[in-house]
Amino acid sequence: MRGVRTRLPAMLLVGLVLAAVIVLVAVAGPLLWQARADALTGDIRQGPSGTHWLGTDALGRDVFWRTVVATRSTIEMAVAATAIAAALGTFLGALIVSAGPAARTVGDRVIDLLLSFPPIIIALTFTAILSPGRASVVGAIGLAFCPQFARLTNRLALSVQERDYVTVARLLGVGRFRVVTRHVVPNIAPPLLVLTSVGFATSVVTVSGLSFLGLSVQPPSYDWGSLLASGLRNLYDNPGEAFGPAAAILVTGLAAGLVGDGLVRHLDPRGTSRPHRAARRPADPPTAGAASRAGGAAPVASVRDLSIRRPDGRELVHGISLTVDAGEIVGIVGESGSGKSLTALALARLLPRELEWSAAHLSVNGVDLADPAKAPPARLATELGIVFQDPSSSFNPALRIGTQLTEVLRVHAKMSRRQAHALAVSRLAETRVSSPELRMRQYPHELSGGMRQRAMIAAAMLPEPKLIIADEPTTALDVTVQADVLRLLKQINTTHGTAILLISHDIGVVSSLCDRICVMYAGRVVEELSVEDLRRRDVRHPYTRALLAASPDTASDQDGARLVPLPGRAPAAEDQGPGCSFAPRCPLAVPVCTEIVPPLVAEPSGNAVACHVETAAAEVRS
Ligand SMILES: Nc1ncnc2c1ncn2[C@@H]1O[C@H](COP(=O)(O)OP(=O)(O)OP(=O)(O)O)[C@@H](O)[C@H]1O
Repeated sequence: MRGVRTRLPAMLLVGLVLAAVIVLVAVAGPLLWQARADALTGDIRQGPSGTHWLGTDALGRDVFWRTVVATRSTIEMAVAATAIAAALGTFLGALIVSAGPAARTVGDRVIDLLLSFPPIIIALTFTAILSPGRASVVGAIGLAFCPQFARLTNRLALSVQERDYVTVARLLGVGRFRVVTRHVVPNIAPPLLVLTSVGFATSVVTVSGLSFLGLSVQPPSYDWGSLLASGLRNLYDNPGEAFGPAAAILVTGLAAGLVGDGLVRHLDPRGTSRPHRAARRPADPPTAGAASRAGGAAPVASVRDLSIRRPDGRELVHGISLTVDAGEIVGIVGESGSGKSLTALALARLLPRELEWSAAHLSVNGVDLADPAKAPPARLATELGIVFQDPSSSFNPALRIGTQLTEVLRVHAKMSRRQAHALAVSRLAETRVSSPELRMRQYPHELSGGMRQRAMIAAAMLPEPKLIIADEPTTALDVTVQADVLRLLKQINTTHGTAILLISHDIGVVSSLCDRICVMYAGRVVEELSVEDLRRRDVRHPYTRALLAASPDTASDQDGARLVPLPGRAPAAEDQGPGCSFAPRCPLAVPVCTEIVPPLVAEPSGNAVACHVETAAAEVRS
């Protein structure tokens, strides 16, 4: 059992004791006290006394024992109704999440519509249609409450599915069912548990309400609702007759609430949070079992003519091409929305389902990604590691670090638990995560942000991939930790020969780490150049120049240079005109720039630029 505290919180303890008493009474009541409850004493409508603690009803039957015996009927119906609502609602919610966009929209609207009616109205309508009785009340309440479960499951599953750790699991080729059971369910279980407890409490009230109206159990059977109805008729003769079932309903609802809330606090590993320890200076890494730098001429990643489109046909990425050679660090840099992440996601075959893509060629280490038959997820998982921007969402918060690190080795490398553990510990040590054995037992929230990101890099390194895609790996980190993470990536590249595709909006970051840089703007590569040229500020495209001038790292390289912000913003897909997308912000733009998209022209140096003005100037120079 994960993350369970040994001491139960007082609230949960009280709830459990109350629930246990109610269950015991429900089970034992009809067996032990049915005769007492049904006995006609002859003392009609008596008030509370030593003999009859809650008095007697119109036929002289003891109200206390009737309330006790009625517990089973009420609880049985409430449990059955809650189970139907939870099972059906969760199933429907999951179905809607996994459906296509059109079916999802229809499903969402239907749930919205059902949620706009109070559940009691829906339950009343169904009961009226189905004719009064226990079964119809249970079915009606189950149906009435299932939209609430469907909505919660839908919302929670959607948010969890967008988390980086689910994306990583998909990259690792973890099957759909395993993703749901390991990553989605544990993270949506606590809120569903609360809703189940609230749903049960509400079911008790609704079951009793429908019974009160005479739509549920029929005489001679009885439950708390029917007892309450007869009690209210005799309120002035014996208030105890109404008080008994009313108190029973109240206490049961209270117990359900306490148990649900208490369980959530108790089971949620984040609830065990201790104050974060300050990130300790990482220990020196042990000498890595260094693999020699990979060689060979074939690129590790190759993208040719990649286009990515929205469902409405608008292009987000326009036929870009790039390669990453073995052991090389290539940076993709550009402002937000330039298509960097989509390009990287296409390489990992993790593009959102609604986007369409096409490419003349797309491969990682020879694995043809355009052909799913030739690129099974398990194969891709060992060729490619991925590190996301936000270390807090990269790990599943409900699982220990060790469980998550060893999963890939056990699933893909078929390693034993012990072997996988040993390798994961050594990778954590290599990525300078202090006390790796302890970290393996901890939950993600117990690690500092920088340590989590180093652990994520360790996770990406586990299957010894040929390529790591690092998508803004330092953006969410403190400045002090950023340099540390960049150094770590460089170290991995040097010792393992792992190629790295680094995505960043910060030209200073890419110039400090990369060998080659692709500058992207509005879904196109506008310049490709070596880091030496970038550091010398020997750049061609006005956009690259503008990025350099706007970056504190690169602008200050030049004596006397001042930061020059780049005015305006990159156009959205629907605002792009027929020519160069940068033309409206470009100080060099000439009429042709607004009419024709400039092609990416290779230069003898190996660099390339997509700019009419620069290409014309180069022709004049030569
Ligand atoms: N699922 C999607 N549906 C529609 N448009 C999308 C989707 N994902 C991304 N886009 C759009 O595609 C364009 C490129 O997005 P992308 O995330 O690749 O940019 P980016 O350069 O990585 O920017 P950032 O640094 O902000 O992540 C943006 O305009 C974005 O709004």
